[in-house]
Amino acid sequence: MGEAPAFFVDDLHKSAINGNGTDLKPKDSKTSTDIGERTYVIGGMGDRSTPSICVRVFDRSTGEWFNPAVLGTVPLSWAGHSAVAVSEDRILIITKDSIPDDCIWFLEVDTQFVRDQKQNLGTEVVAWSKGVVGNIEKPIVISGPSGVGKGTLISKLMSEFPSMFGFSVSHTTRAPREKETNGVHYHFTERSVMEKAIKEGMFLEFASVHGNLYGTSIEAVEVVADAGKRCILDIDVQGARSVRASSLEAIFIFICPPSFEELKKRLYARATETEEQIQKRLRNARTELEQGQSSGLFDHLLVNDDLEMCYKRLKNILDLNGNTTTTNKKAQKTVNFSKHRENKVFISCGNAGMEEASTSLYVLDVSSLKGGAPGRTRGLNISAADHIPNGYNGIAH
Ligand SMILES: Nc1nc2c(ncn2[C@@H]2O[C@H](COP(=O)(O)OP(=O)(O)O)[C@@H](O)[C@H]2O)c(=O)[nH]1
Ligand SMILES: Nc1ncnc2c1ncn2[C@@H]1O[C@H](COP(=O)(O)OP(=O)(O)O)[C@@H](O)[C@H]1O
Repeated sequence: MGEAPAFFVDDLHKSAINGNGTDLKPKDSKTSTDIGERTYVIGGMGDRSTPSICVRVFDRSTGEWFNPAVLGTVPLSWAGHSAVAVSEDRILIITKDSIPDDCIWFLEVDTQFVRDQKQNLGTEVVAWSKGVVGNIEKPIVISGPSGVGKGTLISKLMSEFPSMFGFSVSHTTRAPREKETNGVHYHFTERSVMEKAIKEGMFLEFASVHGNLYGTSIEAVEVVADAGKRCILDIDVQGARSVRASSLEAIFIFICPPSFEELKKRLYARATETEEQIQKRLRNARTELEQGQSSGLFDHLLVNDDLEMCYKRLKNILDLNGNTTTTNKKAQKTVNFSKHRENKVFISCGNAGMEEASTSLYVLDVSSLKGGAPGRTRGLNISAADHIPNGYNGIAH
């Protein structure tokens, strides 16, 4: 403890393009990047056949090293990397020898998610997030009391538009119902397993609902997005609040029953719960209805009286009847040019393994980044560049 990082100067050579970045041969295996008073040392561990990446931090104000909790999806294949700070809160990492789809990563060191997790876990935290080119359509969060018809509406949407929507399969500790399939309706999970996964930062949100634990894993949402589909989340009001506070931009829809009596009737008619469980769900429904209707959390409230009418209104909200659009596609075109310029990172890519070694130059625009840990960082914009203007960030790959 307290020892200065000895390998800074000798072992690391600075990026050829700009003093801020560091570039290493795979065997050197470590980079160091300064942000504020802290130096983030990112490097390899494990044996040669299964190298993995780890993070240590040197705090120059205290002269101490620490090992932060590392959350998020860690880069899988790792054979060296380059690193550059792109803002006060994140470091861009380009892994070497990876396929193009898997080479851009961010280590978040002071984003909102990292700050929240620091508080939750009571420890120092950093979080990985994979960079993905392009954006996704905003996921749709659907909440409402038990028995209101969320599942019925979602099933209708998924069967009418199978290639457009994908369901975020939650984890839950509750027992499966007769017609439910593991991995399709829920991932039915032991409480201890789920609690461990939550601690490891695998969940976007989780909540205790009707006495059981429910949660949306990061992967549940990302596999849908990776398949090019728009994600639908069926989660309770607490979960909706957590998603609102997260980096995931979504549309929030609350479904109300036409009356409390009708809700009760539907729950009894569904006949999937015991009398005691129905009573508990009805008690909780009163609070959920109050919160859902008054919190300002939801963008849309829909009363599910006549099913077909409600379904039609849901499709209107989602622009599936050719009406108002609520997707995020339109906003992306507004770019502030000067900010745009400041947020360019030049990447020099060498193809040493080819017959004739060559270097290509790319420019990565980080001004339009969206999302981030605990999910993916989206909106990367990469294009070929022919020269590097003075004063830009650079990174060699
Ligand atoms: N926060 C959160 N709530 C969830 C999740 N999955 C399901 N829920 C909610 O948990 C509650 C109970 O769900 P379930 O046991 O399937 O019963 P149902 O609502 O009567 O069909 C509902 O309000 C769901 O919206 C999740 O991943 N996170
Ligand atoms: N508009 C509606 N009118 C009458 N019954 C409905 C309506 N919507 C759903 N239902 C029925 O109510 C019950 C609860 O619906 P479900 O989709 O399981 O609710 P949730 O997923 O919100 O718990 C089901 O038996 C379903 O067929």
